[in-house]
Amino acid sequence: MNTAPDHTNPTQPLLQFAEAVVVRSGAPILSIDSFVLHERENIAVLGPNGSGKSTFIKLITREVFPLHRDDPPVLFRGSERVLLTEVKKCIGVVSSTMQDQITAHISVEDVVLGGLFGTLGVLPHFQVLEDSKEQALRAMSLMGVQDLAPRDMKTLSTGQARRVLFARALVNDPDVLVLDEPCTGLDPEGMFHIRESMRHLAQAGKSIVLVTHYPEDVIPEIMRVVLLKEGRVFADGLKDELLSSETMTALFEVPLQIQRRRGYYSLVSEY
Ligand SMILES: Nc1ncnc2c1ncn2[C@@H]1O[C@H](COP(=O)(O)OP(=O)(O)OP(=O)(O)O)[C@@H](O)[C@H]1O
Repeated sequence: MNTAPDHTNPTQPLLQFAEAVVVRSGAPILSIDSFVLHERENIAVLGPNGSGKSTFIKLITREVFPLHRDDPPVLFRGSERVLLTEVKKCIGVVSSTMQDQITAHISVEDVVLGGLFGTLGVLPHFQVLEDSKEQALRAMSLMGVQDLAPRDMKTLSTGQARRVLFARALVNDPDVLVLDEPCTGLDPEGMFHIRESMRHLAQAGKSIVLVTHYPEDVIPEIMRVVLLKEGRVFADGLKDELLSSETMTALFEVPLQIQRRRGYYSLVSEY
């Protein structure tokens, strides 16, 4: 098998999982029989708590590894072996838990620059070039947080901090944005702005991989949804078909109703 990455071949998917199984404490917590993500495709991964969404994302970002098989269970742009630096350059990640991981006093600019090194700040031995500072400024401007650059990250509101984390994910100008529950903890205004940002980024050509519990986060640009349940793919297909009251009720195992308005979906509990 040719394991050299091929960025020029448009027929090569960005990502392929085949019989990918992740085991923890002796038991499988995620088993994906087959999954393909094409370049510039937007998807939403939905599922109840504990269904395996974070593990699925970590398979994509190469933070967890599946059980070894002779046929590789994960291919990145057709390649089995890929450098972590290459993955980090291609994929920007935003997770609602990142903010909690910042325990020291770090400036907003340093948090954004950290995206260039795959860290949440700038370590003393990192060499920050003028170009890097310009990259950080561009990413901050894109998210409208450039005025916050000197501020201590710990002094920001949750909404401001989330936009800074988006800027951090964008600093490398990645092809793909993996957004792990990007609206968690935000008020309605914060959610609105994050959903609008997701729309702009998708329209600018970024591939969006969104993980969420809520159909409300599924922006109109996302056409495909992957539903996870108990560590397996429950369904994978068109949003219009799968975001139905019947399928959501079966996924979450409580009576739910889906409403659709102007390209957005919302979930209502039936009491
Ligand atoms: N180290 C571990 N040992 C045992 N079980 C684990 C371990 N890590 C994760 N799990 C289990 O794997 C399952 C999937 O976890 P994961 O965090 O991927 O789910 P999730 O869908 O992201 O959940 P949530 O929506 O609550 O964030 C859960 O049942 C979890 O308890």
